[in-house]
Amino acid sequence: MASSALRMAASLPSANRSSSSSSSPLDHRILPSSTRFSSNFASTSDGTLAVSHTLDPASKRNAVARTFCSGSGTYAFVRDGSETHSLEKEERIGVLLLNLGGPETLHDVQPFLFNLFADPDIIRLPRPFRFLQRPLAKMISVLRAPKSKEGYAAIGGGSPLRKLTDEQANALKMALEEMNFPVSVYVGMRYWYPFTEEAMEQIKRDRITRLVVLPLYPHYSISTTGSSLRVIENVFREDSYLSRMHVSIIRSWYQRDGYVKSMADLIQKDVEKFANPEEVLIFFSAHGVPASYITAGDPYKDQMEDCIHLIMQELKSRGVHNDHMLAYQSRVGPVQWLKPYTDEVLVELGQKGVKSLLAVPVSFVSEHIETLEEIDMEYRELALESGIENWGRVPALGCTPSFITDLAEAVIEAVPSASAMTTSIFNSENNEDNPFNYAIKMLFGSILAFALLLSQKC
Ligand SMILES: C=CC1=C(C)c2cc3[nH]c(cc4nc(cc5[nH]c(cc1n2)c(C)c5CCC(=O)O)C(CCC(=O)O)=C4C)c(C)c3C=C
Ligand SMILES: [Fe+2]
Repeated sequence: MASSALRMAASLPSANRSSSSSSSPLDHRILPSSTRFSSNFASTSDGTLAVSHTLDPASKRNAVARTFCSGSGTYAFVRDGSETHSLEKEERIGVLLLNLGGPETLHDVQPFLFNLFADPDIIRLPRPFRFLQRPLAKMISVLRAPKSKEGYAAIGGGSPLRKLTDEQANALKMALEEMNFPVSVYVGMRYWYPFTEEAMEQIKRDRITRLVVLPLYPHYSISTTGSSLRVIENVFREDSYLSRMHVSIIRSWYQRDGYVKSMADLIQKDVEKFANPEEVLIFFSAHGVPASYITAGDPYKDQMEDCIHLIMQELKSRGVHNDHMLAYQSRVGPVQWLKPYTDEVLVELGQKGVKSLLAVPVSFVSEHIETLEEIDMEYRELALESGIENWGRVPALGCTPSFITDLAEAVIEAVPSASAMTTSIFNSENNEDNPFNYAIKMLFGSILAFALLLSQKC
């Protein structure tokens, strides 16, 4: 898939290949310091600096990392409790933001869909049939392209994802600079420019020594974060420089206080805009995955439910006691996806007499086709037709300052735990060692593929 994506990319002259949001490589020093930590450090024979910190127990939660300035530069940090980190004196720190990518023009839609359906984490064929992956992806993408193009045409002729992700990358870089923690931030998209492979090339050219991988998906799914990690793993495995790099992966972060509070802020603000705020149903709409993914061990559903619980708890602590619901949107093809389905629930709610509804997109942190077209146009119309009179939609987090600050803190916390690459760093949820999970994935992956191919809905 990695090479197919690049081949596809090579055939499209209009695309801009740049993947780094920073202009020059960095030359940092990581120096120990002490504030609320007791820190001991000593030079070692191999030129690294061994740092042993003990964290003040009172500040453990969400205070697991701190940055410090020193006369000659920057920083010391620590994770939980008492740990020893061996930090090189000269470090170049990079942050790789992973995202899905989206077609920038209508012309890009079919090749973008090809990349998506050629991904074995989206459609998984049994090994003897893997040779069919690309022809199948080609057929499905050609069949689906007209419907997808209509959607992208309705939001201005392309996906805003690249621009919005670049804005988040810049905001994150600035937030980290303000915390005296300068880094290079890179954007790596899974299915369109700038591809993850290109970002990795740039990271190598910049001689980054420590990398924090931060998927812009709050929740882990095999189909999103898992798929991007598989690409990175393949690139790392084949490159001697990269395979020695120290890497830390933030697999999911929906449970972070900063994210939960930022979501609660947006929801509370929009609930209060309604004429009768107390009667508003808070309606979380998450991107679905095929139900078979959950059977195969995808933690996405559990994480989503946990996330909604945390956000509602936060709202309750602020005196917001509205009813809420979670449903799943954006299913593709006729196989069963996570239920309940957003479109069906909206009709039922209208019929049951719900009058005011606030839609909250929750699986993704920037606006995209499924917020701008599916929710704002299709679902809004459906809800109003079904009897819901007052409709609202919470914006995606985008560059909300409290959210970006929290991402920056997550990065700082992750740096000390970076370690040299091993396969196990990547794919614990993806592993195919469990024959039961593997068999289920194979079976349902194939069913999804052929259902998509045969479906009129494509
Ligand atoms: C957490 C987010 C997402 C999950 C999980 C996810 C799974 C998933 N998606 C498809 C098929 C398609 N997704 C499409 C677009 C799309 N998907 C996400 C996010 C998740 N997908 C986003 C943010 C976007 C929009 C990108 C943009 O351009 O703005 C599309 C293309 C659009 C369309 O035709 O509807 C398809 C197709 C599957 C099959 C899947 C899980 C197996
Ligand atoms: Fe999707």
